[in-house]
Parts: sequence; structure tokens; C-alpha cells
Amino acid sequence: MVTTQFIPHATAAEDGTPVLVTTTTPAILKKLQNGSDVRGVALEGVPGEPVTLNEEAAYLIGAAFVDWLADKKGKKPSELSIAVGRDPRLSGPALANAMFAGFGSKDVGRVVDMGIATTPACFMATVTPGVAYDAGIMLTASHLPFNRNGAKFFTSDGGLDKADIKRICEDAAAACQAAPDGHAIPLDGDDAVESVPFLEDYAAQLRDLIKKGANHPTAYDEPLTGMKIIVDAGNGSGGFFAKSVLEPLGADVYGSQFLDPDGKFPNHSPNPEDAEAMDSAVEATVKAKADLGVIFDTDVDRSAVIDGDGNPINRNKLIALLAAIILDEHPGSTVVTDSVTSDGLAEFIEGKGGKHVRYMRGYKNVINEGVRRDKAGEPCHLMIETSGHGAMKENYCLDDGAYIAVKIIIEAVRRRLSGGKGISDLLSELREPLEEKEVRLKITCDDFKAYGGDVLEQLKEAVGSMKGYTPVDVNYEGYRVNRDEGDGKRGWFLLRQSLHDPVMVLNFESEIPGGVDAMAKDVVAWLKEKDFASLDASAVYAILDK
Ligand SMILES: O=P(O)(O)OC[C@H]1O[C@H](O)[C@H](O)[C@@H](O)[C@@H]1O
Repeated sequence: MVTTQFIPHATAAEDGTPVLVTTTTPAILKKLQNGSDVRGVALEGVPGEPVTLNEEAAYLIGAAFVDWLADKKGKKPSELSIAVGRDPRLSGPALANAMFAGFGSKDVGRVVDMGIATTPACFMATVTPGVAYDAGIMLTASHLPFNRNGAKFFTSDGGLDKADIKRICEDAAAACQAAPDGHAIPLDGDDAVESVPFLEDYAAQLRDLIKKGANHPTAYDEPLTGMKIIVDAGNGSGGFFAKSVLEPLGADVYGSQFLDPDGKFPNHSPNPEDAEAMDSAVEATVKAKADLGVIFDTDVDRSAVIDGDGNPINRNKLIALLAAIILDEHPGSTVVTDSVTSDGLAEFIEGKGGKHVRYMRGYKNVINEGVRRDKAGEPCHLMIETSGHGAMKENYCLDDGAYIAVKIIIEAVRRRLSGGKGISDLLSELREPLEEKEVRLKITCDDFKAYGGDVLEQLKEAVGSMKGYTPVDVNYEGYRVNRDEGDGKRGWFLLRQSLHDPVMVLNFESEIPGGVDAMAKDVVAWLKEKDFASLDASAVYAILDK
């Protein structure tokens, strides 16, 4: 049984120091790769979810990362500096301690514990003058439940890519193969690890950005005086934004909620894409009669805002708001988004004189495509997913929820100073769908990538004979099909494979009442005809069964 491999033997080293020894397997280590991140189950407690990211895994991944970094930087491990931050997850301190031991096994020159941090802060620690670590690592599993954890890795060149993470997980697996009995991890920590928090330095940088951007004529240092802005950090790492960024700039943050880090996330999921989380943040904004509400995900690489009337600005609306701001600063530039963005958004961006590229899901895919186009001579300043991962060229092309909030707050101050309307006025031309729906269809066989690819091929063949449907011109991912809804109205659906899970994702949007049901009916008819043996289509059927 796999779980027996995680029974730790706490014992004492020869000098009497208490140590922990856990083991893992090469297969588990390889599976910890999740695109350009490491992700796994770090705590027991959820039935059917055994631990996969234990101390030994963190140790081996830490050690493998040192080899990767030494190669990348052309330095010896003893010349490297690596800093680790974490979100409030309960498993964070033990995993950080194990990773430090992994660094120690490679004789890394300087190891820094940044304590509670955010993902963007871990990157900023690699480029901030006077700090400039060779690498910053954030231990986080973003908005996922309390039992998960993971790692995001940065150098001054940005986040590591899929291929880098693959190499690290494979090297960790090889090291595991060579030492299957695990490694002793000192339980009292390593005296050589320096404790140097970074979040306050980072907050000072954000304050400076707001001061410069707002350029308040009479209150340069406190440009938010007279504004009420509330923050919902969902008990993740983002609470500092209220206390250390907004309040010192003069904002009234009373009414902010869930600012204290709590790894059990007792209130709501820290996730601006989650309806319950968004409702809670809207309620707090309205109750506080705030000018603006800001909600972050756990590790603050994503955010969304709520306007003074309590309207949530997330997903397509958030992209539109930032596109309006960026296209004013960089007319005619390209905005790269993920694949599930609305037709109204594309029109909005084009209406503002920009070019919209509807690319793939996955924040790294979106960012890399924007960077690629920009380098090829097609100016691109904004790369953003509906999930709220948004990156700007002016901010190291880093997906950064705090920077997005800063940008919107600056716009709000400028509008206030010029006596203009609130930020939502920028969205007045955004056409929104009347109905939308997303369902997830499980693929039940092992080779789910190939299976999903085949389902998509079959859909392509079928669409030709589906009345009223035409495929969109450019599909970077999955298959997106428009439906003529009459009277100049248009609906669409997109079937694609999930980036990571054995799942196919089906999105619908319609401009007419009952439009989603109408499309679901046609998709259901096709699915029933095909009767795919390894595709659980019950979620689509359920749309019609309600
Ligand atoms: O393909 P899906 O299952 O919808 O997941 C896609 C999402 O996966 C992760 O959460 C990434 O951080 C997102 O950038 C990405 O959009």
C-alpha cells in the first residue's frame, strides 16, 4: 500500500538532534508536476486523497532545483542564494523545513526563509535591488483546499516553464531511486537558514507605485485619503494589502474581511473565480459602503474588484477594465487572453482600437504567447486569463493580483481627481452574454489526453452537419463553435480538454433566453449518438434535467 511509504520515523541523529525520515517513490515525484508548478496532497484528512507531497518529496525537489539553478546561473551551489516564502497552509512550515534541508544537502551558499509571502513577492525578491536572490520559491497550492500544497519557482527571468519543472521532478525521481530509504530532515530546523521577511519591502514598492501613478496634487503621500477600499483576502496571504499598502496611503479599510492568514481557510475559498467568494466580497463592499472592494486568491497572483455600486468586476469584466486602461496607455496594442473569453470582450477590445488574441487556458500559456508576440514586433502589454491571472509588460510580465489592484486603484484615484465617473464607466460599452454555463465531463480511461483529442476530432466532423453552427476561424485550443441565434444574436460553445485533469470542459454563452439550453440540447443529441464509452457526459445532461 502506498500510504505505508509515508510513515515517518522520527529518530535522533548521531549528535542527538531529532530528525524526521519519510520516503516517497519516483512515480509519485514525477506526478507532482502540474504544468509549470509543483502540486500535491500535503496533509491527510480528505478521504481518497493520500499524501503525495511529503517532506521527502520537498527535500528531493529542493535539491533538484539547486542543480537546475546552478546550471541556469552558471554558478556553484555555494554561490547561490535561494529564498522561500509560503502561503498560510498548515503544511507550509514542515515542507519549507524539508526543502531547506534539501538545499543544505547541496551546500547552497545562502538560504532565506521569507515566512508568509505572496507569489508575486517571491518573484520581486529576485529583482529588487539590494535583495536580488538568485531564486524565489513560493510554497502554495493557490485556491485549492487546505490539504494541498505545491511550489512555484522564480528567477529574475520570471516563473519556470513546464520543461524546467519536468526536469526538476525527474531529477528528484532519479535521486529517490538512488536513495529509497529517504533522508534525515532535522526537526529543529537549520541554524544556517536566515529569517528575512520580504512582504513589507514589497508593500513599500506597491505604495510607491500608487503614489507615482496617482500623482495627487495636494496629497502625494496619502493619495487615498477620503477613499474607502475594502480587501477580502480569504485568509490567504493578501491581508497585508489592506494594512500595509492601502491604510498608510490614507484609505479607510474598515470593513475589510478575512485578512488574517489561516491555513484552514474557514470562511470561503480564496478565489475570485468562485461565486460564493465573490458574493461574500460584494456583500462586504456594499455593507461598508466602500468605493471599491478588492478580493485576492490565496497567494495573490490573482484578484478581482467590486465597484462602489457592488458590481463584481471579475472574469471578462476584469479583462475589459484592464484592457481599457492599458489600451489608453498603449493604443493599438495586443491583448492576449485565454480561450473562454466572451465575444463581447473581443468586440470591446477591438472597439478600443486594440487587437484581441483569444489564446489557450493556462496563465503561463497566455503570458508566454504575449511575450512571444511582443518580441516579434507586435506590441503586447496585457496578458490575462478569466481566472484573474493578469500580467503586464510594465510589471515584468508577471501575473500579479496586487499589481492589477494597484493599477485599478490608480485609475480610480485619477477619475476621482478629475471629477469623472467611477471605474465601471469604462465598461459601459461591454456587451455581456445573457446566459453562460460551464460543465466538466470526466474522462474515465487512463490515456485521457488521447481520448479527449479523439472526442474533439469527432466533434469537428459533426459540426459541419449541425444546423446553425459554424466553427470560429481560429481555435488555439479545443473547438469553439458559433451558433446563429437569430436577429443578429450569436451564441457559442467551446469543448476543450482541461489543462491538467482527466476532464473535458464545455462552456456555453448565449445572447437569448434559453440559448444555453438550446445548444446543450444539440450537444446532448450528438453525445447520445456517439455514446462515448469513457466520457461521463452526465453534467451536460443535467443542464436539461433541471
Ligand atoms: O483547464 P482547466 O481545468 O480549466 O484549468 C486551467 C487552469 O488551471 C490552473 O488553475 C492554472 O493556474 C490556470 O491558469 C488555468 O487556467
